Amino acid sequence: MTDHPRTSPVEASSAQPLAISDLRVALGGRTVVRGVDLTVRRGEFVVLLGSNGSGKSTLMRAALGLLPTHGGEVRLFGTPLRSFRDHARIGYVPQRSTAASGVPSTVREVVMSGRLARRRFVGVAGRADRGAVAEAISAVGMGAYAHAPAAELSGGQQQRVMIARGLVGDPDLLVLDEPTAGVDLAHQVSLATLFGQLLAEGRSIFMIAHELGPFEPLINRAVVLRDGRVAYDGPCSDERVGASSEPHSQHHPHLDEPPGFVGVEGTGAWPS
Ligand SMILES: Nc1ncnc2c1ncn2[C@@H]1O[C@H](COP(=O)(O)OP(=O)(O)OP(=O)(O)O)[C@@H](O)[C@H]1O
Repeated sequence: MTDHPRTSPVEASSAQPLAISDLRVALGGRTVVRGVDLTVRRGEFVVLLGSNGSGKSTLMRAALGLLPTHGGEVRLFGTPLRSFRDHARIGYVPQRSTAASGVPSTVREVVMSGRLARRRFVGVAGRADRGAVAEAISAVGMGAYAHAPAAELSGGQQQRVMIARGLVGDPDLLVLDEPTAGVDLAHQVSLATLFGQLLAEGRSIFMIAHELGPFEPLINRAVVLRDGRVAYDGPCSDERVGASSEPHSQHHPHLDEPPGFVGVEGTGAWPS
């Protein structure tokens, strides 16, 4: 990545939540993302589509600084990625397999871990933190399970807990990697309603999906990746979008994933 001067706070607050230009990423000596341009504007819902292995997760993780880049530029809220420190403005829901860690935690603890960037004092959860956690758990319909061990939940319930963890910091940009894998239709419909409220508040959503389902009416733009390149960027109504969204079959965890990789805060909160 090239160096850029820091953006002033005023510029940064009004800047686009995510601006990616000519991004290149290589993994294991192979170029996986090949010169991608992609922008998520304020209040926009952008969905990233493409077949298995097209580079979607790699692009998303590199855009958040979770993987090294090999060219191009990423700006978050106007600030170059390497100088970006305002992590509380971003809520990240990683792909389920990459979040596995085996740490035993209750639903409440998992969701509280998403609040760390907002906490003023490490180790002390204040009333606002506890309220935000309860609200996020309830927003994904998991209120009855707040004290349950997360490891004992179904896959779809665990996924909803991870969405609560992404929401709990009250982010301006919500970034989700296949958040609804395993989530039943009724809960997808509730999540779509919730996302509609976030968008109406001017928040932005960047989501990897294989099926658009109840989210489709909310989506401003679909970006289709093919072999690490943008093959389409435009409205969902285009036939190229239909051809790229398909039910996701068995997920294949990447064998050479770094062990213990868990996401933005590295909290290891996802139970196996
Ligand atoms: N750590 C890694 N080392 C080497 N290659 C990797 C690594 N992680 C992913 N890859 C490869 O990079 C390519 C893109 O993977 P990526 O996970 O970004 O695809 P994807 O579009 O998100 O796929 P899916 O829809 O299956 O989640 C694939 O060929 C994958 O095998």
